[in-house]
Amino acid sequence: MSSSNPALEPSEPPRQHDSTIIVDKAVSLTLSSDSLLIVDDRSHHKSARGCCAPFKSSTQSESTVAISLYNILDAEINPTSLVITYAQHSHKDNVTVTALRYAIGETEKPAIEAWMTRLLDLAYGSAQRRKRLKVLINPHGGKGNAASLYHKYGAPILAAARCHLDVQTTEYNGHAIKIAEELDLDAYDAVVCCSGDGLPYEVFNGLGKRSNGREALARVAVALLPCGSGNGLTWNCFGTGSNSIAALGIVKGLRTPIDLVSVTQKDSRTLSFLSQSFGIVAESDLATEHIRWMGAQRFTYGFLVRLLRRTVWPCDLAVKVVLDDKQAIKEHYKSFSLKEDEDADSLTDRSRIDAAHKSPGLPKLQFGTVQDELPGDWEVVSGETMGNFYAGNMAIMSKDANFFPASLPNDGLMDVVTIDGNVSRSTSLKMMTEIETGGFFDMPEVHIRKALAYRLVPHQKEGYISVDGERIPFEALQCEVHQGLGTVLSKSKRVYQAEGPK
Ligand SMILES: Nc1ncnc2c1ncn2[C@@H]1O[C@H](COP(=O)(O)OP(=O)(O)OP(=O)(O)O)[C@@H](O)[C@H]1O
Repeated sequence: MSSSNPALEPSEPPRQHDSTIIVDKAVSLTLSSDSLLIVDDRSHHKSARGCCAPFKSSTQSESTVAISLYNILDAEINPTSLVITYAQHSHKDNVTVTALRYAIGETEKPAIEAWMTRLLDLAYGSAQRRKRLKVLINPHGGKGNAASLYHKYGAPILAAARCHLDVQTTEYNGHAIKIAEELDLDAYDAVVCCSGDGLPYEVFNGLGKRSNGREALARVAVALLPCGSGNGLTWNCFGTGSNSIAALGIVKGLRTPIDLVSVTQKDSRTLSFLSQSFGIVAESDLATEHIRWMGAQRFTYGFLVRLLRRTVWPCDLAVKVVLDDKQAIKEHYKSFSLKEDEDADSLTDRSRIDAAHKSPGLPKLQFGTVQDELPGDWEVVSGETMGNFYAGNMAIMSKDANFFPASLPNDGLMDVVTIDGNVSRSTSLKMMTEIETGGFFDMPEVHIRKALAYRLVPHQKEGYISVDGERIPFEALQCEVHQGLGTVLSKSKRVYQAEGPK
């Protein structure tokens, strides 16, 4: 019978803790919940490692290094050594591949193998390893340097993580739609676009055009290695505009369902993943193509020019509103983003694919199209002096433009913002700065609704309507949201990498 006093227990032989192994005689490698701690007690440690690391403290004969498990890409045992590869921050906006090599003896191998399995389990969590990626490069995306950005920054990280890469350059406008439409769903886990947001827009639409569109959108994730000027998809999913950090995000990305919006005009139906705009934002984006050389600044420039003119864009607007009180929207955001029990989530891969098997095409339009009669319970919003109509599926539209802070990946709602065109210039300018500082949401001139659908009918003959940054015909449109129809790779399944409403 065992004693209740631990001091009187028969002592067990000392056992090396599972989390720690000793390699190269004097280097201890310890796993914590979020990092790999390396204590190197070799007098020759500097030349032996041949690298430096994010955090290091050292004395004459010992150095300690901590590497975030998120940054660990791979590990392997070859005949004489253990090799660990990770993405090391080389400066604020970049990570590069670095390898650690430690000599190991034959007898140590079984213990080291078990430790290595644990390292990779912790480093990847529920993220899929060695993803099979269809990489699409738009040679004309952004400033036209997508191929060199990919080969210099993205590819080395993906390769070091042993992703399977099948790279294709898009050859003409709309090519990505065709590629996605014909993609072998069994061969790829994700399509990675090296472009701006235009190529992901095409990929979602190509997947959606298939007879099994719903299944294709549930099975194949879409990701962006940022090579354009806005790169909204990367900012929302990984919180960065850096190509190499986004590549690490893709390696560690969780399959995340996202809401997609059906946009109908006359007889057409397209899918939008990011936003739809009419008024100042659409023009700032689309009417400034001629100053593309400015990069992201062209948007700000276009915005300011139109702001100073105080233009209005009259329209009829009706919205199927779910929440229109800012406090209620904040509470909705908070409760949704704090949900933890993923098993209770109805949007699991299994449930989405099962639903797709039952009904393989795109979901039916719950509210009909723009050609049908307007449903009686929609809120009619005065649009005579519309300055800015902006509907968002994701929070961040481009760097520092967290336009829809309350937007969530899969709450089944879109965020509709309207701003009157007659607000003073000084208030409009203040709005611009408040977007960056997070005060925009609470400004009284900014009307925000969480909605299921809306219809917008422009009054003028000519102008700009933008869907995910792409121009669509300037005519009546109706949009409705489909909960969790698409899939992205993302850091969090619950929230975008944006500051929520305060
Ligand atoms: N080889 C090609 N020749 C011409 N157009 C192409 C080619 N490949 C892709 N495209 C078109 O480029 C557009 C998308 O570009 P991309 O995704 O890079 O966004 P972007 O508009 O350049 O981004 P941003 O506005 O953020 O700079 C799509 O309309 C697509 O059809």
